[in-house]
Amino acid sequence: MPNPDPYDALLLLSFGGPEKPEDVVPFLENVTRGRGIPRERLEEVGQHYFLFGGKSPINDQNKALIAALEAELASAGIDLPVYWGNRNWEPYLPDTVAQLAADGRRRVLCIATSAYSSWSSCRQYWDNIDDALAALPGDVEPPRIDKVRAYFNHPGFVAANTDGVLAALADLPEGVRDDARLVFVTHSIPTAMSDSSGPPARRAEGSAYVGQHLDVAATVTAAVREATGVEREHELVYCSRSGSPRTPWLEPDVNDRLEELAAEGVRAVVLVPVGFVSDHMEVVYDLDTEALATAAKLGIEARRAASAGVHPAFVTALRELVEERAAVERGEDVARPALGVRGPSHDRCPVGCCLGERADA
Ligand SMILES: CC1=C(CCC(=O)O)c2cc3nc(cc4[nH]c(cc5[nH]c(cc1n2)c(C)c5CCC(=O)O)c(CCC(=O)O)c4C)C(CCC(=O)O)=C3C
Ligand SMILES: [Fe+2]
Repeated sequence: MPNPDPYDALLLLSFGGPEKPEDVVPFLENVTRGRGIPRERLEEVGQHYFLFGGKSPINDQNKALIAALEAELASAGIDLPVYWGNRNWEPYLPDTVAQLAADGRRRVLCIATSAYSSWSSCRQYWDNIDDALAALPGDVEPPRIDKVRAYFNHPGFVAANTDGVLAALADLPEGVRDDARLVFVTHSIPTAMSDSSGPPARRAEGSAYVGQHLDVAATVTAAVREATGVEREHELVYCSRSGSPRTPWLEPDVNDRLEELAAEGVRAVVLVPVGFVSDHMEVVYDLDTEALATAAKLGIEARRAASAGVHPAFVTALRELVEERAAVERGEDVARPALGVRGPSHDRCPVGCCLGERADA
């Protein structure tokens, strides 16, 4: 029987999103509190949500992921309850952490819906955990919370993304399929945040955030080549730039890059949202609505690959990451599968990792 000891609960930690039009403005206020995002940008992003009826897809996707994970755990004989908390919308993480404590949970393993290292995608979730623990009443014993390693290069995450690319390629017209460029897309972040991503000891290798994406993009491209027998070019671009126009963010933007690719004579692309764990708002607006329209305008045949979502290989990967971390915490030697060149990520973020001021737990 797989052994989840020392854990007595799992916590899915995510971003959260609005459920209805009245939620959109308060949600955006939660996201941007103290972050200096210009008013115009907020109004623009609000419109993206209103275009979809004021409802983000992310909460339903997290509910589906929890259901799939519960089924996966049950079929593996692992008896761990799955709790859910968000940074920016209900169920809010502090309420979930209060519930964990009230239920007597002592050791909690957190899975964040983000596969990469950076302040936004890793450390900020740690800050949310710390804040939630600090908000517990003084007479409540806080549970200890760990977080699974960055899983961008876990074979199951790679397999899910590879399947997404293969399905998108199959949907392209035959005449352009073999020439299709694989355009991997992730969330842009400020270059300063990118430069400070990952552990200080690996900073000489460059940005962990960018390096991790380039690594998984190369791995997926190689797997697609293996499956199709066709060598295709690939690259990494960015979407969803926010902040002040004066602050440098990672580039190129997917739309700008599509213009260049059209000028270079590229006739087909697959957009691979490898930076995102599910098809949430950035994917359905920034890619499906905006970037696909850009491609159509330019005469490029474009398809968007599915993100990992509830792909069985990804759900299995999460269960394996839980078993792996439990074994690590028990002091056992355990395989830590990782594809590509970077190796498995650290389990505990050291001081200075993604600008964090403290080491984990
Ligand atoms: C790296 C990264 C991820 C991936 C990792 C992860 O998933 O955590 C991510 C995910 C998400 N970001 C999301 C939404 C938003 N992000 C914003 C703003 C920002 N994101 C940033 C980075 C990231 N964001 C940054 C550096 C900012 C600037 C403000 C700041 O420095 O914090 C804003 C403000 C308006 C705007 O300017 O866009 C919104 C509304 C949603 C929900 C989608 C849905 O509803 O389906 C999700 C999953
Ligand atoms: Fe974001």
